[in-house]
Amino acid sequence: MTELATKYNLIDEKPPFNAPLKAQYKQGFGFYTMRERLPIILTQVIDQLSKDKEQIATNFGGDTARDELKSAIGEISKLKYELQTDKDFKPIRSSVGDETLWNSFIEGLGEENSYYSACWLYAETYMYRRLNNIFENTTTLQKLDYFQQQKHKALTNSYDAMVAVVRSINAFNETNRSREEIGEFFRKLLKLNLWGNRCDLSISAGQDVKQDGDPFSLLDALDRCIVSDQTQAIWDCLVANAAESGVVEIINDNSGYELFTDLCLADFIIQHRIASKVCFNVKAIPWYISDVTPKDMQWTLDTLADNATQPLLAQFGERLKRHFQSGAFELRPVDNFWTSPYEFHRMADVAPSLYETLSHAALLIFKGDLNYRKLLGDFNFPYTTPFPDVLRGFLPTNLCTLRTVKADLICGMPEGLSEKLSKADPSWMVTGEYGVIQFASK
Ligand SMILES: O=P(O)(O)OC[C@H]1O[C@](O)(CO)[C@@H](O)[C@@H]1O
Repeated sequence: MTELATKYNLIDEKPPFNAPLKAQYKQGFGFYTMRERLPIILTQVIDQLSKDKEQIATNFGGDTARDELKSAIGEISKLKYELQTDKDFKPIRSSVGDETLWNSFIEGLGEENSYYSACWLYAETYMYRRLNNIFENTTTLQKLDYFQQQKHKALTNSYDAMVAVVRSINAFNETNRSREEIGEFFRKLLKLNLWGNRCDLSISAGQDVKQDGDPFSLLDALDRCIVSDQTQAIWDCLVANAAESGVVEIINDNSGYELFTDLCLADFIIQHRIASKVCFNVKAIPWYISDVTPKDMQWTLDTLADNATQPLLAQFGERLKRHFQSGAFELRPVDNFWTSPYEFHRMADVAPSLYETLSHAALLIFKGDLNYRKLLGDFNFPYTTPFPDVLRGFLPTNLCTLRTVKADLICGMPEGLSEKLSKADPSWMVTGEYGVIQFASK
């Protein structure tokens, strides 16, 4: 460790406030991620691909696919070595369309262009981009999703909980409801959606995740874990802005149970005319293990709708498909900005047309920890800094975030609370036990 410390300029301290997070700070979660979690994730990809080699060869083009898979596995090992030895970032060599964006970003990093010296967000994001770049440069494996099996299990492992959720939603929908009742149920669904973000495969380094029990019945007990809660403001915003012809844009995070909760929220918004349309923004490539791609969305809808053993899920899946057919739901064309390293406050300059599209919505819902890190730009603001202040001008329209706390940065906390939580559990910011629901109005 001493050799590592001198070689990579490690600093045996917590990441300082008012500076970007970096893996260089040994007492930060960025260091642990770079040192432990990411190498494990890459090793698991190698193991899975080696195990599935024959199946992949059969599905993707026989001998050529087998040979390309073998060299891809070698490339992943090299990537792991580069990560573990803090090598400088290399350019992305691709022709999928985002290489110029990426390479000008890397050039702009100057000296701080390696895994431990760069901002943690840049380094972790770069690793996932390089991983997919390996497959883009093959002739047969460009469409291979090396995280697919884990994502599928994250849905199929949670059927019991999903049935319980659909049962409660259907029971609510059966009776005529007042606006107050609808508002109250909507706020519950927001919280259900927040806790769905606990089921993230990258925090568990790819180990299976699932939701058990009846998630609605757990909500009240979990309220004490929401350390900043602006649920009411989100409802008020929708009532004031969305009903007539308003659009809600969900910036999705994980597949599996979390995506199911996104779809529940979106379905409720349409069923009760809270807004007239819900759009989904997903990732162009396999990302942070469990993030939704267009293929995952389609697979989720089909898997729900074709479920022969759970009629409630099948009916729900059919209903979701009808929302897509009627135009009440829309899957946005994938935008490479979501898999770029850029913080959101740079979106207006770097991806002006995406910014413009988002600005027409009544509300943006940013899901999960990575989106939260991008909202804050992986900058270690003092924890009581108000949420609107950390956005550095990024406010295309009203926006909110539903995030379980899985990284050592946060904002909008009441005075004294972080100190109290740290005393009880010094690692409270990286367990996913706590959550925030935060809102900023245009
Ligand atoms: O799926 P989510 O909620 O974005 O979580 C993934 C994030 O959480 C972490 O696992 C921990 O911060 C990061 O690696 C990543 O930013």
